[in-house]
Amino acid sequence: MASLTITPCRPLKGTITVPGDKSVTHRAIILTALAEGASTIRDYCRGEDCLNTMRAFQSLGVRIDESPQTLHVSGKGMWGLTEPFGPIDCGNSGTGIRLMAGLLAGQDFFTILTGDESIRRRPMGRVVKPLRTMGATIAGRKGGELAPLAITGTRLRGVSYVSPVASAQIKSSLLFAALYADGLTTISEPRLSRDHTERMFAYFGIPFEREGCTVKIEGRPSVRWGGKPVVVPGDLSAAAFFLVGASIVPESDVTIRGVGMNPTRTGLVEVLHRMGAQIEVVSPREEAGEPVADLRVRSMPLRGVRIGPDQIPQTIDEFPILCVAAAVAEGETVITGAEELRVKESDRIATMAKELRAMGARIEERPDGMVIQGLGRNGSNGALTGATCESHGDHRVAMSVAIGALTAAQPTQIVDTACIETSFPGFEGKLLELLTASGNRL
Ligand SMILES: O=C(O)C1=C[C@@H](OP(=O)(O)O)[C@@H](O)[C@H](O)C1
Ligand SMILES: C=C(OP(=O)(O)O)C(=O)O
Repeated sequence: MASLTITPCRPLKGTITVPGDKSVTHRAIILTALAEGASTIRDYCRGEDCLNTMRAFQSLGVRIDESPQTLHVSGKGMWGLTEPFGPIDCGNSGTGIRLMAGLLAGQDFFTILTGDESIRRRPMGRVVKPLRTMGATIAGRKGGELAPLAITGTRLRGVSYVSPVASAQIKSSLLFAALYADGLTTISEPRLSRDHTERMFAYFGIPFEREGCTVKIEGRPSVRWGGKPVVVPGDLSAAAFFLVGASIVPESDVTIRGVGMNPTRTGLVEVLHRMGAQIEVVSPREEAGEPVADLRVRSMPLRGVRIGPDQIPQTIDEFPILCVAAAVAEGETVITGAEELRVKESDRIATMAKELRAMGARIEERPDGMVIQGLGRNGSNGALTGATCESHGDHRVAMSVAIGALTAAQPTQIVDTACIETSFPGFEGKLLELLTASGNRL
């Protein structure tokens, strides 16, 4: 089993890029596959989640040629997908399976969507139920609550759906179904979740309306969209590990080039600023409808903060690494309204509390978040204690523990780290690059 050993070392120095944004890559593959003609997707995420979505579309009859930097997609148009020969394996990807469930519900063929052990434990009812109100025929374990999902494509009808959860996966699943439905679909959510689907619809010229947390889309649009070049911004959720790492390891100075700064994703930068971090946003620009900037981060002692329900959606994937920042900060951090963390690749409240406690952190679990009593050792040697930790098969837990381990006085071994490939192939190499720039080793 793959493992990673982190030998306490410091500081982090240098300039790096991070993999392309995972959320944007999923959507780029879907929309270029449905476009009429050829597209390129440059700087895409080569994490396993996105490669599984790429393979899914290949099995749906779309030609996609890959090179390390660019995907060349020969789009087949909105009605050009064909029935796959076997089940589609979405691997570890909640985004992949939920977005594809919506898209495939309105096709005129049958598909089975499945994934790894973690994906088969995650809730699918949140998309299956509203899709059924649109007329979708979806069967699954526990009445459709759990994958595998068997989808018999049918003609859908538009609905008005008020989601109880702020979730871009629910919203996007319904948006893809709505494209194939008769009439108007209206989707409302309690808070604005990431809006990459809407931005990419706009980029490809697919009409929809948005007002606050409500999106409206008329199905079966008469417009046909052609292929386009898409440039994927660097993933802020991957940059997050180095933003926190460089903040908490003394004398660090790191620049990360070309990071996506979509305001529905930048909660971590705002929270770190409130904690006292020194992060400069340099050269803001836009690529394929997404804001992008370079981020320079220098170490700074952090203090605890309160993070409430309003900040959860735009920070959702960054809680594991935020727990690390809070664990070494001065004072208390209180996170509330974050119960969604319990249904990610692992129960991230439980797994982060367990692993960071093993490293000496003081964390109290709550049903919807946690209270972290910072060790107040940010900026000094040996904040956390080296330990043997587990990833729980969760890429973000594995990388967060690795960053926390940089502040420990002893080496830390993280067991079962193959999952890092899910979103961040080359993570270890990037970390090493920043450490060797200052004469350190892993
Ligand atoms: O739509 C997306 O690309 C994503 C949405 C989020 O999930 P939810 O929509 O379930 O919150 C996030 O956690 C996930 O990593 C990616
Ligand atoms: C939750 C995540 O992804 P997904 O839901 O797509 O598996 C993540 O990457 O942190």
